[in-house]
Amino acid sequence: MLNNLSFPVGLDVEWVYADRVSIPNSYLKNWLLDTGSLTERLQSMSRHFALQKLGQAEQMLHKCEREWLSKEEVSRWYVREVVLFGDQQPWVFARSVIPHQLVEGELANIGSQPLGKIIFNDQRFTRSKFQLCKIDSHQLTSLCAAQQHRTLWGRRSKFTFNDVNMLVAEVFLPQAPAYLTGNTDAC
Ligand SMILES: C=C(O[C@@H]1C=C(C(=O)O)C=C[C@H]1O)C(=O)O
Repeated sequence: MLNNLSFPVGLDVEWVYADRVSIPNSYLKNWLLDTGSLTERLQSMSRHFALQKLGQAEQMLHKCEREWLSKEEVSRWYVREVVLFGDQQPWVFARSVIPHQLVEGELANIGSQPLGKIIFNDQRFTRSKFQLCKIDSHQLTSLCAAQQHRTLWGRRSKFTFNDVNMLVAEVFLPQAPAYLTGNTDAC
């Protein structure tokens, strides 16, 4: 687990639709555009999977989040941030923006269970196309050690449930298996 992390960590970055991004290798592309549960894929690649919830509370949204949710009739938004671990290594930082209707409804009491456990087992949740981000690990200093300096890739999508939308953003941290093949810095 990671200690001394303040909530929210935040992820105020630039997002671009995946079909407008040059991804350096097919292995990373497969991870970024995988439409299945990321939790399940990480569980299949580790002997021990863990989720550390950094926090979940009503928060102000980033501009990059408000812009994608602009037409929503939602009065209160919750931000949920977690880190997903495989065999004690931090692999993914996830930040989700969830309307109060879902926090008080389908996602009530989710706690430290993975969101995917509910989302991918209820066909009423539909997923949008992916947007991608490419950031420097220095933008997530609380999650990345200085010696792990590298380009990090992330993805986000919009899940819709009965006309209510939520955003799920995931950044692959330096030790994530998504970087095991190909040099993502050469781009
Ligand atoms: C959406 C999924 O849920 C995962 C778990 C999350 C959470 O519990 O906050 C957030 C994003 C995902 O990494 C998934 O498994 O694909």
